[in-house]
Amino acid sequence: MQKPLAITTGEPAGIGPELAIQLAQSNIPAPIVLLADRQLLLERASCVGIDPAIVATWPEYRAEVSAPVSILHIPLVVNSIAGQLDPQNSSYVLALLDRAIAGCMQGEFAAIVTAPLHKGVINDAKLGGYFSGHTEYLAEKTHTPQVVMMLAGQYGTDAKMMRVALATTHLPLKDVASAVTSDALRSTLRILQHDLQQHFGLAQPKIIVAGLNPHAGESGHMGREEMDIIIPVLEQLRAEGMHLIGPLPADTLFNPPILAQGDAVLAMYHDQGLPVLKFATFGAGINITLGLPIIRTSVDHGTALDLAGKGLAEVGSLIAATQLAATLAANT
Ligand SMILES: NC(=O)C1=CN([C@@H]2O[C@H](COP(=O)(O)OP(=O)(O)OC[C@H]3O[C@@H](n4cnc5c(N)ncnc54)[C@H](O)[C@@H]3O)[C@@H](O)[C@H]2O)C=CC1
Ligand SMILES: NCC(=O)COP(=O)(O)O
Repeated sequence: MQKPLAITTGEPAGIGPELAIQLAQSNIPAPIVLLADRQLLLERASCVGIDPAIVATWPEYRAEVSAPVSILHIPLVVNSIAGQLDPQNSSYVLALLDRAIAGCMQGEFAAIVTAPLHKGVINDAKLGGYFSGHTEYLAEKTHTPQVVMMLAGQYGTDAKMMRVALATTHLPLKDVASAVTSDALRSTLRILQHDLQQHFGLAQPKIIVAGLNPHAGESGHMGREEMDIIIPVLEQLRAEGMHLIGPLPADTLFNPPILAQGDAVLAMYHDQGLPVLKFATFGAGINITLGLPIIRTSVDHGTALDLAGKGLAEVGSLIAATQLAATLAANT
C-alpha cells in the first residue's frame, strides 16, 4: 500500500480537529492518518455536523470512506473546549508532532501535513526551551541546520502562482536586521533554488529578492544592509549561475508586472512578505518547509479560536496543503 500522509491536528482548542475531519471526507489522492485524540475528533465532528465514519486505528484502514483514513490516537492531557486554550495540552500538541516526525524519518509516513498550533500557549506551558513554530521545531528535530519557510498560492482571475519565501522566520522585528547575514542569505537562496528545481519542476528558477530597508536602502542612505550584505551575496550567486532579481524595494515588487518576472520572491522577514501573500491567496495558500530531509506542508492560517467548534472555518488551505504533500511524495 502507498505510504500515508501524517496529518497533525494541532491545537485541540482551535480549528485543526474539525478541519481534519472535513479533510477526511474530501478526495485526497493518498491514504491519510489523522494524529489526534480520537474522542476529540469525534466531538468536533459532531459540533460541525459531520458523521466521520472513521473507526480505523492506524495501521488499519476502512476502504469505504472517500480517502482511506485512519486515526493514530494520542491522548489529550485534559479535556479540550473549543476556543479555550489550556497550556496543559501543549505537551499533547508536541507529542503529535514528535510522532509524525519520527514516523516520517523512519519511512512509516510519506509526508507531514500540519494543522495550526498556537505558539503562545506552547510557550506558556514552559516545557523547556523557547518554541518558535513548526518550522524551527522541525529543523531542530531533524537536525537540519537551516530550513526555509515558503508560502504559495494561486491568485487573480487567471490563477497565477505566487510563492513567497522568507530569509528570516519567527523573530522579533528588532532582531531581524542582525539575522540577515551573508552566510544565512546565501544558504537560504541555495535551498530555495534547489527545492524550486527539485519539487516544483523549475529548471532555472528566477528569484526576486526584496531589500530589507524602505526603498531597498535608497543607495545606502536609508540603511546599509543592501549595500553591505544583500548585493554582494546576489552578485556572488549570480556568478555561480543563479537567476536573481534585486534587491528590489518590497513596497513595489509585488506589483503584478514585476511579480511576473520571477518564480518566487524572497522576503527578508515574515511580515514583509506574508501579508501580501495572504491577502492574495488566503483560504487556499500553502506553507511548505524547504530544506528538510522530510516533506512538510501546512495551512496558511492559524488556530482561529474565534471559529473553533462552529463549523465556519474554511478547509481549502488544509486540502491544498495535503494535495501538495501527496504530489511531492509521489514525485520523490
Ligand atoms: N501553521 C501554523 O501552525 C500557524 C499557526 N499560527 C498561530 O495561530 C495563532 C492565531 O493566529 P492569528 O494571527 O489569530 O491568525 P488566524 O489565522 O488564526 O486568524 C486570523 C483571522 O483569520 C480567520 N481564519 C483563520 N483561519 C481561517 C479559516 N480556515 N477559515 C476562515 N477564517 C479563518 C480567523 O477567524 C481570524 O479572524 C497564533 O498563535 C499563531 O502563531 C498562525 C499561522 C500558522
Ligand atoms: N505565518 C506562517 C507561520 O507562522 C507558520 O508557522 P509554522 O508553520 O512554522 O508553525
